[in-house]
Amino acid sequence: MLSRTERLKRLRITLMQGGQVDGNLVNPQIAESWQRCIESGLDPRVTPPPLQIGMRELKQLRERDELTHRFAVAEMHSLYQQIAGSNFLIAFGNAEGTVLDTIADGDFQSSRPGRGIVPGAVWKESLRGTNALGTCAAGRQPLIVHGEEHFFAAYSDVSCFAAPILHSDGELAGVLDASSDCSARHSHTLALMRMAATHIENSLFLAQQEKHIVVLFHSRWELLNSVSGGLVSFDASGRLVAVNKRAREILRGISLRPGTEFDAIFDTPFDLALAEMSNSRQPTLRDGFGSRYAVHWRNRHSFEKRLPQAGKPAGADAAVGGLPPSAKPDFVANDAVVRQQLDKIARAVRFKPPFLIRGESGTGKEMLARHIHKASRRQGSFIAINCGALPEHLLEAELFGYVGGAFTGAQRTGAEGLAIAADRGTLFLDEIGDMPLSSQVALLRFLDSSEVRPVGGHQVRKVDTQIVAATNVDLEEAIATKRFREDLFYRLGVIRLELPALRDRTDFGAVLDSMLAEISPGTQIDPAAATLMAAFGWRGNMRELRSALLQLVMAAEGNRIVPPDVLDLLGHPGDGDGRETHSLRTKIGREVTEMLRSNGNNISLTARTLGVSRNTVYKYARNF
Ligand SMILES: Nc1ncnc2c1ncn2[C@@H]1O[C@H](COP(=O)(O)OP(=O)(O)OP(=O)(O)O)[C@@H](O)[C@H]1O
Repeated sequence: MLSRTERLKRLRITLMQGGQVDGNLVNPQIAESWQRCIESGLDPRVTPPPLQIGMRELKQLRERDELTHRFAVAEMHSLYQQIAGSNFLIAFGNAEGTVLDTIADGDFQSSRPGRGIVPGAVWKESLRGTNALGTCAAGRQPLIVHGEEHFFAAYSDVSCFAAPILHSDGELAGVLDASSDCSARHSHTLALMRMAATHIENSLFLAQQEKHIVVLFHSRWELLNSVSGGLVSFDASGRLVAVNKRAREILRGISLRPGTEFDAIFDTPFDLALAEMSNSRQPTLRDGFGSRYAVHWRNRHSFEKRLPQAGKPAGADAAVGGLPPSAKPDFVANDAVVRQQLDKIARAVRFKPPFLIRGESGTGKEMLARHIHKASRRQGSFIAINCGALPEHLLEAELFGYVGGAFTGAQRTGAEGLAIAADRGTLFLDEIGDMPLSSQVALLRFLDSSEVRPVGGHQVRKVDTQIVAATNVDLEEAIATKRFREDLFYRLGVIRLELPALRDRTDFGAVLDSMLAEISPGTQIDPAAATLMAAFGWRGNMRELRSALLQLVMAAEGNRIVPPDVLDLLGHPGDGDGRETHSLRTKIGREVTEMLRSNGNNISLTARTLGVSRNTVYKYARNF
């Protein structure tokens, strides 16, 4: 077995005789470099004379790379402290392999090879053959060039260690090199160079991203400020601007294209993360795969204006208003429970899990399903199907399509199902709790395979569909009574969302205002009338409220809904329709007695003002 020196000697002789580089004789990085040298027309028998640029040109090059040069010099001084006494010369070279600065320790600087590594010396690989500085600049990889590995035998008495300094976009900013006598064998020197180069890269990143919000993250608190921390920067609207090398390694598998939204990388909407950062002493973030990181945020000034302003109530509006545009709902969502559901959607949607929405009839389940479709930014359509409205064979035909003549009454040509229409879009399975059992089996098969097989057919087609199901049925009870398959429940309910009943929502006033503005933009509602309405039971939820408002708008005189209109429509206590709640009775009672008091206990006047009968006023006057 040949020693390394003998292998290199043999290879050099082959090259001198015009032969080819044998990659088996030498480390691949060196073999590639020697090959490039041959292709550049270098002759291993003719060592080129040293190349040196003038002072003026050197000054210009330093000015051109001013930022990198500044950070490199600072790092070289810190490296010098670490390797003092070990006879090394540290050089910073630009992307073209020209030395811009050096710092030396011991005798090496005054030795013959040391004298060749000075500011202005050109070590470009295509001119000076394989050398750490020039070859690192050519290949953008850290490398060691020991003695005879230099293309020209004249440099066989030097060993050099070089690491590239890269901008966040992968462009080469410069090279850090340590050279010494070839007898020096320092196993840690390359690691030291790489760390120093990463320090420079991070300093460059922070300087170049000073107008952006920078997130520094690491899985361990104590290493947050070390070179192994990841750096990502975002613009003020939460779109990705730049990523450092380490962040790319840590977040491997997550798309990091410029413009990617914050919440497509981390599992929290941008504004919520900013709010947490300002409220928490040790903020953390999870990435899309669930890994948690300690986080440090830089450049506060860029985003302070985005945080909820003082005086504005914390919560609802602030959080929803701060969601990225795609995650903002088109409906009122100031209630804390509704907001939680929106946050869940914002966090989960990019993973395409099936969503199961539960809530009483009319609570806005379909609206929420449409919101999921919008937040998913899918290109295809939103397709809704009512799973409780059709007998099983028609439901399956509707969902998966059918081939011609599959059943009586089927079109001769067959038809494509809604699952195909929802390809690349969203399939909304409404009233899933009422789906016939046999169709549940077919649905389960579809969910497991994403394959659509038309009724009566054999050919399957794969689709990419976001599934959202909704129901007002108590599914646990349906499972217990064998009306709903338990496996389907778990398959559909990967992300479970609950919509509160309207009577339990804390944002009734906002819902009322927005609905009224939509139905009749010019109509106002008296605050006392709105208070009366808020106390109503609303068994039919949003749908019932909408229909009540429509009737109130039509009944209102002078474009203003007043308490009597509400009392008339929603019924008087004791009328026996049993719709109003206890709290409604209390509120109406309070309204009537207050009016009575302000009218000097004049029952007729109060009855006239409120538009109710004298009897009603008597009843309230007695009870309150
Ligand atoms: N937050 C909201 N603000 C205003 N209107 C709303 C809101 N949520 C729902 N609505 C309206 O209420 C009505 C019922 O909504 P939707 O059909 O989404 O409810 P649902 O829960 O799916 O009903 P069902 O259970 O009967 O299928 C629709 O007219 C919708 O526009």
